[in-house]
Amino acid sequence: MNNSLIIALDFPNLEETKKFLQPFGSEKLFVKVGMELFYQNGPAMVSYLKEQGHDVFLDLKLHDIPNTVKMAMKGLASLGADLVNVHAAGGQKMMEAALEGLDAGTTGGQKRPLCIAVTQLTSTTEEQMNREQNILGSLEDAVLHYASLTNAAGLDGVVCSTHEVKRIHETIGSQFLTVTPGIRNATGATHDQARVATPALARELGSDFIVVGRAITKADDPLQSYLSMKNAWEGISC
Ligand SMILES: O=c1ccn([C@@H]2O[C@H](COP(=O)(O)O)[C@@H](O)[C@H]2O)c(=O)[nH]1
Repeated sequence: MNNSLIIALDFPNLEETKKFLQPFGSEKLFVKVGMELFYQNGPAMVSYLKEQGHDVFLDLKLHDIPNTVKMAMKGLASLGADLVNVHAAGGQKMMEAALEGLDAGTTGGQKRPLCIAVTQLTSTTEEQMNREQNILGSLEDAVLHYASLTNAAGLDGVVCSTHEVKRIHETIGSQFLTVTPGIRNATGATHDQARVATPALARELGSDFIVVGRAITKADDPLQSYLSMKNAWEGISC
């Protein structure tokens, strides 16, 4: 992988995305294409980013019956993304089907994309989870339960918040990937995120990848913001 700081390219179209990437020059990035961009520009977006030498996390969070997820993943595997995901709430059979689809769609000398599962969205609080999803107990326990289910299904890791990483690694093992959105500067706005952390805290708690969107894409100087977050994440003091 180029980089373990993933920039969330939450833009409406290819034009805006290119405008954002222009100041980064030849820097090889790890970028995330989510629903906003994919639903507008689809597979062409992934091909374009791969042609530029970037690693791509295709964050479509699949959640459907096993056969539908399997066939969708078979198609997505051919796009060349490096990382894809599903919702762990879809269940173990659905996650196993996702892997079967990826294996079936990975052809020639291609490498199967890594596949991870969303545990509890980083915008969810414990109180909200208890009340709205009727999952009682602590949010950390619920995340750990989904992480264990994801591991049992054979996936490569999970999306969680930085605050659950330590327990996941202690319980499942350090090889199990933790990809953590909700990353902010200490003084940055949290927006709609509930479980946030700075890049330095994510490093301290052992996140494998951090996902940063608005703290970079909406900054006055996105390149500067990226470089300062990357330094904090890599433990380089300026
Ligand atoms: O639990 C999750 C899963 C995915 N995301 C995605 O990450 C980025 C975060 O963007 P910010 O602007 O840094 O808040 C966004 O694309 C989400 O869809 C997440 O935040 N939490």
